[in-house]
Amino acid sequence: MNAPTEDPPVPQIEVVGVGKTFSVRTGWRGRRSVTALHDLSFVVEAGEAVGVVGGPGSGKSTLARIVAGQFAPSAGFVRTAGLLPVRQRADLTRVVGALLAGDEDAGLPGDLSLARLLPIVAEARGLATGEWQLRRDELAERLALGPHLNRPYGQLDDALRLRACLAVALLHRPPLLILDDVLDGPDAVGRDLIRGLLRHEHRVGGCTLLLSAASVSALESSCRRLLVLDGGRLVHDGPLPDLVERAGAQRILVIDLTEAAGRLDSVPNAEVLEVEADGRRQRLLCPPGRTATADVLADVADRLPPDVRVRDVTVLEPALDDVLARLREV
Ligand SMILES: Nc1ncnc2c1ncn2[C@@H]1O[C@H](COP(=O)(O)OP(=O)(O)OP(=O)(O)O)[C@@H](O)[C@H]1O
Repeated sequence: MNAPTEDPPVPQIEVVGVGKTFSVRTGWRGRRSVTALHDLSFVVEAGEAVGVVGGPGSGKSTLARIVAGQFAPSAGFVRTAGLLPVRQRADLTRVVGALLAGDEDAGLPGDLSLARLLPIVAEARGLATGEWQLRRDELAERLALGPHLNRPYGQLDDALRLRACLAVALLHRPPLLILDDVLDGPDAVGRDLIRGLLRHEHRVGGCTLLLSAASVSALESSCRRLLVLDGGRLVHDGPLPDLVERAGAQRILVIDLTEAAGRLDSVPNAEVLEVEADGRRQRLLCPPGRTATADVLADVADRLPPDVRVRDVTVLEPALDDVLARLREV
């Protein structure tokens, strides 16, 4: 007798040839079409952490809303957690945690505190009492919401509202999180707490992440794979270094030395841009294709006097706008 075979895991997100066009009013009677997404295709497997990045108006929010079932696509096919997002939206909300740009403003009833709201949410999602209370305590701790649980939502500032909405979205431990514009959030402390929580949900809880943000730096600590949108088109799907390489963009290595030293002009495949503090800090411009940090550092170390060592190195990635501009040229 054959042993029962396990079904392969269902991809968490399947986007096939998706387009989205809005009809926008112009003046009194006129209307014009705005195409927010053009023919997008990608798959996110269970357990992946994927970032969606692009400039203003590139289509990030529209994509998040389509995947979360708030908008139907104008063309193509989407399946989220094995479900049709618009048609099966009620089922989808049980397995997906979604927080989309602006939700924290429309958000929760202003006179209700999280302490009163969370039991209502827990009941609606069919969570057992002990289970959701433990989860509430965990989220309150990880998001530093403890002192604010009893404050009416309307009295919280923007940064706390965002974290409160996130606690609501995550209460049922959804295996898939779709978060739009959450990592560019208003305060640095909140951003670190949210990034820490997402890393934990992903690494320990095995949660699949689809996170969108306007900057690569907001995403790079959480997502190895990046989908880059430019004018509603998917122009890159892969790790950030591959994008930088493809675009032929240059990176800058900031090298801090333990002692003063001469210019590192003789390091191959690098150009000294700036020397500060008697040579203790030097900025090297590294062209694409020859930018392996370890190789450059080895060459630097070979050229230093015996009593000088590399104390620290920082890699400055090119700005997303520069990378996109170069990508349009190649
Ligand atoms: N509901 C809507 N009605 C009409 N046009 C819309 C609507 N939503 C988005 N758009 C248009 O679609 C395009 C993509 O917008 P979207 O909000 O998805 O981009 P985004 O990358 O999230 O931008 P941002 O970072 O500025 O939020 C823009 O031209 C926008 O004006």
